[in-house]
Amino acid sequence: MSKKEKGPAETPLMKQYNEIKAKHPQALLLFRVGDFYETFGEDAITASKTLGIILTKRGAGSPSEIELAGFPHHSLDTYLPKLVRAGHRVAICDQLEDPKMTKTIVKRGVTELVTPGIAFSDKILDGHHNNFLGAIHFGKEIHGIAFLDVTTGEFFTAQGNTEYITKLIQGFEPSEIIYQKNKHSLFQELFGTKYYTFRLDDWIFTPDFGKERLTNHFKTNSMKGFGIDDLEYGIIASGAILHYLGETQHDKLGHITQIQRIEEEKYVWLDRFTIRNLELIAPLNEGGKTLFNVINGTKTPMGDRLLKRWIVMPLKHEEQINLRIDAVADLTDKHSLRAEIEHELNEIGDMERLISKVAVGKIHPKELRVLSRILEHMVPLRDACSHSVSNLLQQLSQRLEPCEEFIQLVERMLLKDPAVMLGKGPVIANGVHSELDELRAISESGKDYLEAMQERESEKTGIPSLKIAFNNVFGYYLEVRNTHKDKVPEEWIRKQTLVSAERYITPELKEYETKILGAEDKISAIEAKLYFELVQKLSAFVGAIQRNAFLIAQLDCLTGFADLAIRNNYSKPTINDSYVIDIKNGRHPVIEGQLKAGVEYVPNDVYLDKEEQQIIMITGPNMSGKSALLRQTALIVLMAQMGSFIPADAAILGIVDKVFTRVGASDNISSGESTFMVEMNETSSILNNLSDRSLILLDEIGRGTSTYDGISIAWAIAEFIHEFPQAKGKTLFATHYHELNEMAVQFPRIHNYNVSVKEVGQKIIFLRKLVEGGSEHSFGIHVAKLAGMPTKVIQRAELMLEQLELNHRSSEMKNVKDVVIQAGASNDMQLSFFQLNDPVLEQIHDQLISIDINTLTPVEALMKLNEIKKLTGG
Ligand SMILES: Nc1ncnc2c1ncn2[C@@H]1O[C@H](COP(=O)(O)OP(=O)(O)OP(=O)(O)O)[C@@H](O)[C@H]1O
Repeated sequence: MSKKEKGPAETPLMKQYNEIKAKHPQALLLFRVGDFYETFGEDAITASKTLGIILTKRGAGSPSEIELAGFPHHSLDTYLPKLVRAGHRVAICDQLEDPKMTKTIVKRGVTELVTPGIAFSDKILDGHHNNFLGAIHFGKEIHGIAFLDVTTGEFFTAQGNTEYITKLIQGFEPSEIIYQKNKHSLFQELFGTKYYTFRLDDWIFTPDFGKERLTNHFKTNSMKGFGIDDLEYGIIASGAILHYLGETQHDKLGHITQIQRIEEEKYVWLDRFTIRNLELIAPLNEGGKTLFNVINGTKTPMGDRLLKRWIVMPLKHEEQINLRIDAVADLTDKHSLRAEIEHELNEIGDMERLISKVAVGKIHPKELRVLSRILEHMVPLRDACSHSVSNLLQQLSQRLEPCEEFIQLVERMLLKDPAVMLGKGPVIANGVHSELDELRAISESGKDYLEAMQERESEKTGIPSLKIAFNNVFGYYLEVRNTHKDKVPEEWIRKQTLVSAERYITPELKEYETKILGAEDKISAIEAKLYFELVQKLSAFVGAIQRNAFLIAQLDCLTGFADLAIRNNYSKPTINDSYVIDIKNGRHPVIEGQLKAGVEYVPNDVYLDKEEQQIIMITGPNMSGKSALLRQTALIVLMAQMGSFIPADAAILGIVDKVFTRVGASDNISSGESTFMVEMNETSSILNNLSDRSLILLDEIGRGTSTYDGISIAWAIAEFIHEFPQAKGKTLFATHYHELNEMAVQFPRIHNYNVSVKEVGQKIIFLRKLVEGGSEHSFGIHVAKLAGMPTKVIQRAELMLEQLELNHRSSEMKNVKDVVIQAGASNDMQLSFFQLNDPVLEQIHDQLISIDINTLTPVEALMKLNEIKKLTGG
C-alpha cells in the first residue's frame, strides 16, 4: 500500500478498508459501500482492466488520493465470474449491519473469499463439469492428494507416487491446487505452471492437524469408517482442504457428508500417456473429439460429471463390470423401459448442486421449487427401474428415496411461483403465518388506497396524467407534468423538480406510506425468518438427496450407454477373467464417426493372449491405420470395463488391469531433453510395472531417433516384454521398421501383421485390413514421394536403401546385444577412419559431427547420406 493512501486525511471508511485489505493481501477486495461494490488502488486498476469498468480517483488532488472502480451490488453475479475466471481471488466484503440502524460507520467484514477452486456462482461453474479443488501433500516417494467439489460435496482422497498423482490430477482436472509453501519448486518441477495454485503455511500439512480437521468435520473419532485411516498423506491433503475452506469463510459444510478413498485396486491403471494419447477426455489438438464427446449420452449434469470419472477410472472387477453391462443390455433390449427412464431423466436438473446450496444456506426460493419438482421424479423412476431384470437397476430402484416430506414442506411453505430471490417479492405461501397474512392485507389495501387516491386527485385537480410513484429517497410522491403545473393545489409540498415534471407529497400520502412501508418491512423480516427456518429443516435431507443424485447419475450413464449402443450399433462384450483379448470386427469409436461421407470404417479382428500371441508387430506405411488400430483396441477394452457396449461385432475380453501407451516422442523435443532419453525413461516405467493383465500400446517407438538407434530401442523393448519372466503383458507394437519382423523368427509369442495396402502403379491404396505377415519393405521413401521430394533424391534414396538393406542383412542382427556390440565396434573404426589426414574425410567428419542423431528422421538421414556420398564424388 503506498504512502499516499495512509495520509493524515484517511477517512474512517478508508481506515476500515485498509484494515480489511491488510488481512487479504492476495485477494482482490470488493468493498461494499451503499449500493456499490468498490475497489481501490491496485485492485481498482485490475478490476477496471478485467471488467472494462471506469477507473476514477477518490479524493482527487488530496493527499489521500486513490484509484477507485466500482459496480452496483446487484451486478455481482455478472462481474464476479469474470474476475475469478481471469484467475483472481476475490474477497467479498459486505456491510454486516443495517446502515439505517447505526449512527457511526457501518460494520463490514469479508463474508466470502471466492477462488477458482471454491466458487458457488452458477456463472463461474460449468454445469456439466465438476469444479474440483485439489490439495497435495508432498512426501519423499509417496504423496497425498485430495479433491473436493464444494458445489456438490464430493470429496476424494488417495496417495501414491508422482506418476499416480499426476494421473489423478489429469483425470480430476482441478481448477485450483493448494500445497505447502516450501514445496514451490518441487510442484513446478513435477506439474509445471499450467495449474492455478495457492500455497499454504507448512504447519497445516501435518498428520495431527489433518486428522483433527477431518474428525472434527465428520464428528468421528477416526477415519476408519471412511476406509482412509491408513492414508496418512491423503489425510494431510484432505485436512488442508478443509482448513482452506475455513480460511476462505466457507464454514457451512453440511453437504460434505463423506470422504471417499480412490481405490487404486478397483480401477484400471491408465498411465498418464494413455489418458492423453487415447484422447479419453481431452483432445490432443484443439477442436478434436474425445471419447467422452462420442460416448456421452447422459441427460443430467450429475450423469455427465460421473461419466467423466467412469472414463478415466474403468473397473477391474469382473462382477462389478458385468453388473453394469447387464443393466445396459436390459436397457438396450427394452425400448419402453429406456424411454420411460429417459423421459424422467430429461426433467431432472442439477439436484446435487441444488442440495449443496441448501446445506450452505445459499439456495434461492425459486431454486427450492425446482429441487422439489425434481424430487417428484424419484417415485416414477423407482417404479420404472423395478421393472428391469438387471440387478443393478433393481438395487438402484430400492435405494432411491422419494423424499416426500421435502416435497410436502416446500409445497406447504412456499408460494407456487415465489420470487427469484428473498427480498425481491413474496416467497412464503399464504396461510402459513397469520401475522404475515394480515400485514400483506394491510400493504395491499394501502396500495389500493393509493390507487383510489390517484384517481380522486386527478379528477379533483383536472390533471389527467397525475401519477403516484415511489423512490428510495423520499418514498411515495405525486408527479405532475409541467403542462399541468398551474393546477397543483397550494397545500401540496414540492419535493423535486425535473426537466419535464415536478414531484410533490401530501400529508395523506405520507400517512399511507408509513402504513405500507411499515407493513412491508415487517413482511420482509417475517418472510426471511420463515424462509431460513425452512431451509434449515430441509437440510436434514442433504444425505438422502445426495444419495439419490449419485444413483441417478449412474442410471443416467447406463441409459446413455444403452442409447449409444443402439445409435452406433455397438455390441455386448463378454468379460471374463481369462488373459485373452479377442475382438471381432472392432472399430474406432471416435474415428468411425468422423469419416467423410461414403467412406466406411474398415473393421478389424485383434487377438492377443499370454501363451501364443502376446505381441503383435504391426507394420505398414504411414497413414495406413496402425495407430487407429492400436487405439481402438485399448478403447474397446476400456469401454467394456466402464460397462459400455463396444464398437465391434463381438469380443471376449479377459480383464485388463493396466494400460500403458507410448508414442514415438516427436512432441517431447520441445522440452529440451533428447528424444531418445525421454523415450527410454518413459518406457522403462512400463517395464517396472508390468503385469500379466497389462495391455501395452507402443506406437512408432524409436521414431524420433536415427534409424538404427530406433530399431535397437524398439527391438530391445519388444524383446524385454517378451522375455520378462514375471508377466506376459499383451502388446500391440506399431512400427515402420520392417526389420523388426525378424523378431518373430526368434521369439515365439511375437507375431507379424501388417495393415494391408495395394500398390497400383505409383500409388498406394490403403485397404486398412489387418492381415498376418510382415511388410515386404519400408514405405519411408513412398512418404518422401508424397511429400514432393525431387525424383533424383528419391531414386538415389531407393538405391541406397537397397545397399543398406543388403549390408544390414549380412550383419545378421540376432539380438540386441549384437547391435550394441556392433555399435561399439563401429565407434572404434570411426576413430581410425578419421585419423587419415584427408580434406574430404575431414569434411565428412564435420558433416557427421553436426548431425543431431536424436532428432533425425529416416528421410532426413537418407538425404544427409546422399550429401555425404556426393562429397566422395559418388
Ligand atoms: N480402419 C480404418 N477404416 C477407415 N479409415 C481408417 C481406418 N484406420 C485409419 N483410418 C484413417 O486413416 C487415418 C490414418 O490412420 P493412422 O493415424 O492410424 O495411421 P498410421 O498408420 O498410424 O500412420 P502414422 O504412421 O503416420 O501415424 C486416420 O485418421 C483415419 O482417418
